Amino acid sequence: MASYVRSWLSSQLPILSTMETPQITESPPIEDDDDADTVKGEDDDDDMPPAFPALNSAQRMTSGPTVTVPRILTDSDLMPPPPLPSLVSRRPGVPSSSSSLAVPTSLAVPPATTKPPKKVSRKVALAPGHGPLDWANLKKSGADLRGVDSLMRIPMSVLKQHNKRDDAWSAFNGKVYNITSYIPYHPGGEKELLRVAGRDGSKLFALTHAWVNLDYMLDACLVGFLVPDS
Ligand code: HEM
Repeated sequence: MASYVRSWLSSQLPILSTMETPQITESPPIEDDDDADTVKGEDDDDDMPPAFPALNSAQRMTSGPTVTVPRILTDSDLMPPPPLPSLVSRRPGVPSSSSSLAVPTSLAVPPATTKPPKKVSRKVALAPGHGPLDWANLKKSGADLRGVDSLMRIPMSVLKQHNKRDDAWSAFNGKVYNITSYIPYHPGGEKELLRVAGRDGSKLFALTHAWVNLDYMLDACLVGFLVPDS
């Protein structure tokens, strides 16, 4: 493409070099004729258009007398291309750190891990109708989930008696909840939750999932507050 343009420009050079600035000839001054009705040139058949740009225009003042033709650069005038990299020393794969082509450590792709994730979910498949939303709906339904008329002061000896699947109380951070109705809704499974039935489950809960908002999830199951045995 470049060579084509170059050869075309070369072919135009003779034409361009022969071009000269058009000679501007001043039209003869208009004679002040006494006869105002006479139209100048009516009889002369003078169809010459007026000079453009005007003879005294700034454009004429600034334009040079000759047309400058840009010089066509030959291949030897141009900057030479960079040398080709030696293909002999090239190896497939990631360049080594000693190579100048090595990717900086900060930009390198982190190494892929083949180790399985350490933490495996211990969540269980809940029975149909026992998902988190079902539990939220049960709480809202107004069903009695406490099993007691009013909040009580509960000593440890009393808490211990409620350790069955169908009557399970558990203490978390000083609050005692009747967890019986929550058991089938627990994502970690019934077995895990029953470990804290009749006991203080604060430590086990914190170790398993401290991020779970227990107070909100079990607010409808609160039965009282843990007090020391008298
Ligand atoms: C009554 C109090 C408890 C509530 C309200 C509760 C609530 C939950 C919730 C919401 C999850 C799902 C967490 C998630 O999606 O990341 C869960 C998972 C679990 N819970 Fe509980 N939990 C309670 C007590 C316990 C206790 C005392 C234990 C252990 C003895 C336990 C063991 C587990 C386990 C093992 C999981 C599965 C964690 C996993 O994803 O691997 N939970 N629990």
